[in-house]
Amino acid sequence: MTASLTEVADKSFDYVICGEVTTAGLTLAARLSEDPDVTVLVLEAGLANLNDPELLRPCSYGVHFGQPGYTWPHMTTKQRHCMDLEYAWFRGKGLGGSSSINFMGWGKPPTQEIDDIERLGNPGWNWANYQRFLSRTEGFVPPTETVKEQFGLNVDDWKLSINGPLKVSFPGSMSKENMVLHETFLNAGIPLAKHPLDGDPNGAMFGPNNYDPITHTRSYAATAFLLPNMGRSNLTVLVEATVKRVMSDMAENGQYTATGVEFIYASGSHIANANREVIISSGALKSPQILELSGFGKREVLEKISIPVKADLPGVGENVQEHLLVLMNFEVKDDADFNTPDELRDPLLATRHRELHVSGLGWHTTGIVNYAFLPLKAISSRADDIIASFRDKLQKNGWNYPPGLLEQYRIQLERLETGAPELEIISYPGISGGTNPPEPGKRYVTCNAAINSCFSRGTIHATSDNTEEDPTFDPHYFEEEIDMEIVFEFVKFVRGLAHVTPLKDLVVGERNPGPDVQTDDELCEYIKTNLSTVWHTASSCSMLPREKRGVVDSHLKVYSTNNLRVVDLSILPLHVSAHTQATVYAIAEQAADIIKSNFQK
Ligand SMILES: Cc1cc2nc3c(=O)[nH]c(=O)nc-3n(C[C@H](O)[C@H](O)[C@H](O)COP(=O)(O)OP(=O)(O)OC[C@H]3O[C@@H](n4cnc5c(N)ncnc54)[C@H](O)[C@@H]3O)c2cc1C
Repeated sequence: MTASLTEVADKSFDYVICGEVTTAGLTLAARLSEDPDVTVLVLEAGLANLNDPELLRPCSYGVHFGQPGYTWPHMTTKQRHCMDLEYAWFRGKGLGGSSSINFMGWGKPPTQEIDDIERLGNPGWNWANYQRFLSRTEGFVPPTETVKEQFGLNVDDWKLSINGPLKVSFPGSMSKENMVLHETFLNAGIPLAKHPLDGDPNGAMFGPNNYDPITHTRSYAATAFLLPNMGRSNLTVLVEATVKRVMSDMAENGQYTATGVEFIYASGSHIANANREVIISSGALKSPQILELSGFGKREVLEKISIPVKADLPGVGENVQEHLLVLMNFEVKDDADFNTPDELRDPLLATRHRELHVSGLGWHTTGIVNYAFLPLKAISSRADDIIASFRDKLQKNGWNYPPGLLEQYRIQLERLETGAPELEIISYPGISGGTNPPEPGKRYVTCNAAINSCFSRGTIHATSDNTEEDPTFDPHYFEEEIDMEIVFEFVKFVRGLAHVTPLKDLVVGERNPGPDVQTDDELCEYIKTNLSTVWHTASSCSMLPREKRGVVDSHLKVYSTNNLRVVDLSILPLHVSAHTQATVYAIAEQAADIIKSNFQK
């Protein structure tokens, strides 16, 4: 049971976690409330949605989009370098945040990319700690010997923790179709990833999911961290409570001390007091807005919306980084022995598969498992020219970039130079979308091209003092031309997979982009009209030294404050080449450790 308003309004708690019943927030709440002597309040804007089969059922990609009970309907602003198009940036709303509706892939970045966080000025944020903290969350359930043998899974080498509460496993049904995709990658010259979840994801791999292999359901922040701890009398969770701002007073040391938060519940404004700390965990899209409405942000932004400036922090809502994906798929021959979930487009079969799921059978026991991570140099003869041209631009215009950004760019260029796997193919049986829609009765196979290291930097800023009004989400897609050059090269490479066996023998041809897309101009237009976020937006409250436009220090404390922290993906200073949920759990676990040790002194 979640709490009622009377249990929260005007009451005091040691820790108030805002906007979180997100991936990071619930993890943190569970860890802090392990100490029975402290009280923890979690305020979440969405519904509880606990034990809801619509969330628990795997292979339900995107079905929650547009449903206000499950997702925020965020949209970007018109993108100047993308034909003025706007893009959907849906996010999970409710207990568990985006972990309640995400696509369940479990992956980890390359070692060096986590070590780069420390290199940027954040002591303690390195690969050794990442692994140590994530091992508290991760509860890997190894596959059976048959599955190991069938798919060549050397999981014994993977160093995954088996003790954490979040179930990580291969889905109940791994099929021969998955093997076809994997073999196609290998035959295309992509090496086998030797340590896919142990710091070296370069190559083709089968990736596990946050999947409970006993119940065949989604394992996420709510099942792992909230449900097992609902009985704790020191943990209070209020849903449908939208945090507006953090209240703070100037302390004797000249810094601000957070005293509580103001939140909206049933159209009324209420207050919850914090004895020790306020922690903002509203995700990369909303955390900057809460900071700005609280008086912590870029002076011009705050003045425009008449918010008194407590601390001028020009990094709030800046340095926003994206993973981009281009939708690509092929049509399967009518007589091919290749099953796909395209049949779920038939309402009768969809009902049948929902029924089958209850018995641990059917499409809802599958997941996305086929990935390949590749360096630019492996897929394009133009790689050196692309890198040299951007390096040249930095030499000429470097002074033009905000403080700290050049250092990030140098690291990104170094990654491209040294063959870091910044490109990713996300592949699965079935169609994902594209200009040419699926035809009834046809089957498809998807090979989306994703770019995990973009140079363009976006912004997210509040445009009014109303917390229920979205801030402007402006990713500045393709503002840096190098991003389009890399995407373009990669899309051409992925198109070539249709000519590689065994995929070649199974498909009639390309469905998207499709045969009408031939010239470079046509391909660029296709890319812009079929571009998607990978839902991994990060870095809007970057953890960096203050002079490099940092928002939080390496203890995740907002600059100029004594006890206000941000704990979610917004603090990641430089994006990593991996799906992001594992990194969010690692951030939350490390944050819990930092906060606990702060009060043990
Ligand atoms: C569609 C989709 C698919 C994805 N697929 C994958 C995948 O397969 N693998 C992977 O690793 N990652 C995936 N991700 C990314 C991953 O799920 C996220 O990076 C991660 O969950 C983000 O966690 P977070 O804690 O930073 O934010 P979130 O989990 O987004 O949490 C933010 C929370 O804050 C709440 N909130 C916002 N504003 C307020 C407010 N003012 N007051 C109160 N509450 C507020 C929201 O309702 C939400 O619950 C996906 C994400 C999406 C959206």
